[in-house]
Amino acid sequence: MATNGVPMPRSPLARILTDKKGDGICHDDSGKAVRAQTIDELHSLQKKRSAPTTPLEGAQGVFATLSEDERQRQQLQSISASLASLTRGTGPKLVRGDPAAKSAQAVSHVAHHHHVEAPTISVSDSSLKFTHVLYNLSSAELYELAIKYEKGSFITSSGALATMSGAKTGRSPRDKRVVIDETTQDELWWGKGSPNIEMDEHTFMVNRERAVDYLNSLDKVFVNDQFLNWDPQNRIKVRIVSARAYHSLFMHNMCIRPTLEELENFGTPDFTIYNAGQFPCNRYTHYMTSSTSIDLNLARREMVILGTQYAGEMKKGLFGVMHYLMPKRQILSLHSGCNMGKDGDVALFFGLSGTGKTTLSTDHNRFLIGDDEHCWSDNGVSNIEGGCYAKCIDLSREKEPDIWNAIKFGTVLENVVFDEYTREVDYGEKSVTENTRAAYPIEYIPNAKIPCVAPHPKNVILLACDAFGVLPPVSKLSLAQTMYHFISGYTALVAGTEDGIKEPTATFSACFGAAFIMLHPTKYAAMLAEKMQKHGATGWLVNTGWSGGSYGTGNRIKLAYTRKIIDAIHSGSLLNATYEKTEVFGLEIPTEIEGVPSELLRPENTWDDKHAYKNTLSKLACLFKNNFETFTNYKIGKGNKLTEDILAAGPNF
Ligand SMILES: Nc1ncnc2c1ncn2[C@@H]1O[C@H](COP(=O)(O)OP(=O)(O)O)[C@@H](O)[C@H]1O
Ligand SMILES: C=C(OP(=O)(O)O)C(=O)O
Ligand SMILES: [Ca+2]
Ligand SMILES: [Mn+2]
Repeated sequence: MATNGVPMPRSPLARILTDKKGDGICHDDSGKAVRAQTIDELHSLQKKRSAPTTPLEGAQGVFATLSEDERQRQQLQSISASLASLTRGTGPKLVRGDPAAKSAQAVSHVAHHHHVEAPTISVSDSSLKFTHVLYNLSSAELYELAIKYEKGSFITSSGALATMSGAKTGRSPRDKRVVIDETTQDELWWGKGSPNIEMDEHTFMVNRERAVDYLNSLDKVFVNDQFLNWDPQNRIKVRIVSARAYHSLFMHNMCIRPTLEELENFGTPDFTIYNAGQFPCNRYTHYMTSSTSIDLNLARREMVILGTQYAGEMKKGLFGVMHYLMPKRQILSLHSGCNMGKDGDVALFFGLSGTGKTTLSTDHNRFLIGDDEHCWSDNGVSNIEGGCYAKCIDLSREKEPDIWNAIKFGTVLENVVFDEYTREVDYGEKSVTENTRAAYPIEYIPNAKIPCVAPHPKNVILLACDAFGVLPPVSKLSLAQTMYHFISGYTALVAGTEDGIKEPTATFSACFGAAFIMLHPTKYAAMLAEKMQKHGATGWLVNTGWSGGSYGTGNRIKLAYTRKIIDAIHSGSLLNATYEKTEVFGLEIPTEIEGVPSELLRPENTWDDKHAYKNTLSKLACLFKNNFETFTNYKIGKGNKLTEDILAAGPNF
């Protein structure tokens, strides 16, 4: 109430006791005050310092021998050597971390102390700038950098990182070059049918310099130090230098992730990739026929990528290297998936792109060893990689739940289309490419077996997606037939991974991976025959393609039926089924399989037009025969017996 316009002083409020030992109404749970002088300092508390960890073995490492400073110095020195311009004789000035990060002072401090001066012959501006190294970052860090710097990076509703690979959405096998020198000239497979198109050492160095200069011109480069091959005795150390968070996360997922301890003792890599994919090669350079070049130099243990950002190029490039290194150690490298039953029975799944290696090796009732690249040594099978690379076109939760569920935080999703608002992916959409892909660490598949090694295979399944619709859904093969079909490496796809192939066509690709093998196909075939014989493995040919007519008339065999067929192979029940022999190809086909309509097992039953069936069958047989012509002069294995048997195991007409 006011008197004479003067406000009355308010009566003082009674004091509330906040003593913890008080009445308990108002107890203090805020704990100790945060120790920070400024907001920046407060925010700096958000991030706890730790080295990269692997999800596979937990975070406990032994930090012993080297101080953190010394370790970082050695790392930068090694990376600087990797990125050295060989014409100027210097490596770049390197610092760690994101150039946009606040801690610029701390960074230049590191740089002054840790940059190793190399003798500079001629000085150019490029030697005056710093390049920031982002070394073995975590998935979360790579997400942040992708979203910050790379157009086309988004988080999808399931938490995956959607990204675009640019103009190239598949591999470019015609742009692959291999350095020919005194050693490789004799060792490698050159000429007709070979994937190895030659280039000389000098041209390689020109492209290498182009890639290294491009990478050094950037503010930041990504460096991944990782492993290939789960067989500890034959593990290869790889370094991937790249310009995009997308590429770094892709390789983080696809190669084996080192533990803290392993990273500390990483040392010098056995092989290095320089991925300057955003930058084209120079078409005036000798041997270059386009602005894309993927160059392999086995003597230098290096690969250079120019003019393509398709990440699969790195994974398959390293696979080529393994196809060279492993056979030298009497180990067979395989373009196959692999899984293992609860009783330890192992199956390999060979096949060209899109035939079902990833889909069928990912089997909810079996342990996944790997989906694409393996080694078969005297100790059994080992996966080369640490991740899977699944096709996503028409992916459905019902048909492929394990792959569907793997597309979550950490997974790279290439070239998919999604809803602008909900960020839900439309897996049916092909407007960017038919070759949409997901790359995820193998442990995202719940029944993956870690470490990814397994005993000797019991079944060797050759997958063909026959768009002609004449191959039976399943046939049991003799050893000679297995070799014949392995060397042929047939499929007929409707749309492909390899750039430019969009029409249904028959493809023959020796060893189901001619694009990756380095030696003559008969070398791998002889090793496979020897191993299958020694370990008593059975060969099977499974058509995951068409039935009831060719592409356009018939339909693709239902995945559910193919799974039933594969189940019968795994269980051993198919080995004891009743068989009949087909005409022309002479394939042994079962008359019955549980859960599969019997008429499906005999292709001619499913065709309305029997005449068309016979014609198509003859046509395919001719294609097989023509393709095999190039191999008739080669001997496989020791005696002549196997070679003769293999030649007789093809179609007869
Ligand atoms: N009967 C079938 N068997 C296997 N895959 C099938 C079948 N029908 C359709 N598909 C589809 O074919 C594709 C096979 O691709 P994928 O497993 O990635 O091949 P690869 O790993 O050999 O390149 C998948 O998209 C899968 O859903
Ligand atoms: C990545 C590839 O593998 P696949 O299609 O066999 O899964 C490829 O061939 O480019
Ligand atoms: Ca492939
Ligand atoms: Mn695959």
